[in-house]
Amino acid sequence: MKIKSVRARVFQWKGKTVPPQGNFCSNAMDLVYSKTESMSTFRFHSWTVVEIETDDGIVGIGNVALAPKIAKAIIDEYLAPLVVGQDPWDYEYLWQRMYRATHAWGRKGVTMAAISAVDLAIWDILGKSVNKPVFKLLGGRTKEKIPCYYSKLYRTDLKEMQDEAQKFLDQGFKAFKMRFGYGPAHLQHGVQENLKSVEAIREVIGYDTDLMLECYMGWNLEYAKRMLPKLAKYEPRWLEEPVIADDIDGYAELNAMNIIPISGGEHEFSLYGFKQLLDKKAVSVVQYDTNRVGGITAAHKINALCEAHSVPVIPHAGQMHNYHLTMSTLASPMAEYFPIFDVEVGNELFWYIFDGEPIAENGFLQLRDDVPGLGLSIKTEYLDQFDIIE
Ligand SMILES: O=C(O)C(=O)C[C@@H](O)CO
Ligand SMILES: [Mg+2]
Repeated sequence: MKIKSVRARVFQWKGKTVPPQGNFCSNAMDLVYSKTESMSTFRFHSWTVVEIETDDGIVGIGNVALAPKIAKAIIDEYLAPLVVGQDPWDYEYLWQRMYRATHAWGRKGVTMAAISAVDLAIWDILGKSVNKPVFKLLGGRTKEKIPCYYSKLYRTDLKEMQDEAQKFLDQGFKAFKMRFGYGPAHLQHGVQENLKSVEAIREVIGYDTDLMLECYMGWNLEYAKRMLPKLAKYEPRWLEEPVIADDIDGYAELNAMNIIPISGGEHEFSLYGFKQLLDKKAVSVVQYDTNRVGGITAAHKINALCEAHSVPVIPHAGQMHNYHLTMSTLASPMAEYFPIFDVEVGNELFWYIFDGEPIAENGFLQLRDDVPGLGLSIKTEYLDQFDIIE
């Protein structure tokens, strides 16, 4: 079997979007003086879909959500010529070709995200070619079903947040992630607002459920050090990305305080990036995203690294490319789950692009044994709501 063609298309949403409400979510731009809306770097309303076809007619699908137009250009210009004509079963060889050919200017960020999309499509082909789901190629079913946590609860009106938490508690979720709306720029008022929001959610979900707290890199080390003791009484399972992704020593310092486990990795790339995080004991929970970190070829190795360090892997964002890895390793106890909503941040967009994503039931996800590959196909229902760039 040989790869015949690689097609990368950008799906740009032109349908209805919900503007972010209230303080919504702290993020790295909050600390920079700016006249533009800080949420603009945080929302993304397009996605790159990669289809790789083999000479025997199998089509594998991959995707990448970071900087979609740039990812497409990297795939078209640099990555496609490296894989066309090659055997997809040589996935490690192909991964190394892509990684090393772009190494001088790639390594992290959008280049690794582009490599991830190609690698995902290759693994989809492998599964389809032997009529098995990808998780069966990675070690198989280690769980009857995958526990997942509800991930939304952006910082809006507290009563609205409480209603949202109640609705999904009633649907059987036993773990929730909420977003902080305030950071260092909001001074002591923001500290109080952040605490009030956690209190409001705990009031609804109680203490029999897990609560995770998301900063999305919108704090700094000094602010995070002040917040940790104040948040401890709410018993969060983790505090996520309190500082920017490059401040690995900052993560390590916060994690060493041993007050709340620190999580991160959603903006880290490759096996080497995670080796650094683990060597420095910077995180207590690893949150790679397979469509950023280097695809399944890289994520499978990171799972092994985390297993050896006894650090759980709970990938960013959920979605099929991550669920297959979560299903096939004991290092991964749980998945993230973005619920189906109108398009807001952009996290929801995959529901509009793909068919085949499992829907959570009672706080669990299931992967089917009888669907080969990653299990996704392109949805036709919303195609007219996208501008598609070839
Ligand atoms: O789900 C997460 O962990 C994210 O960081 C998603 C992002 O959109 C912030 O909510
Ligand atoms: Mg996050």
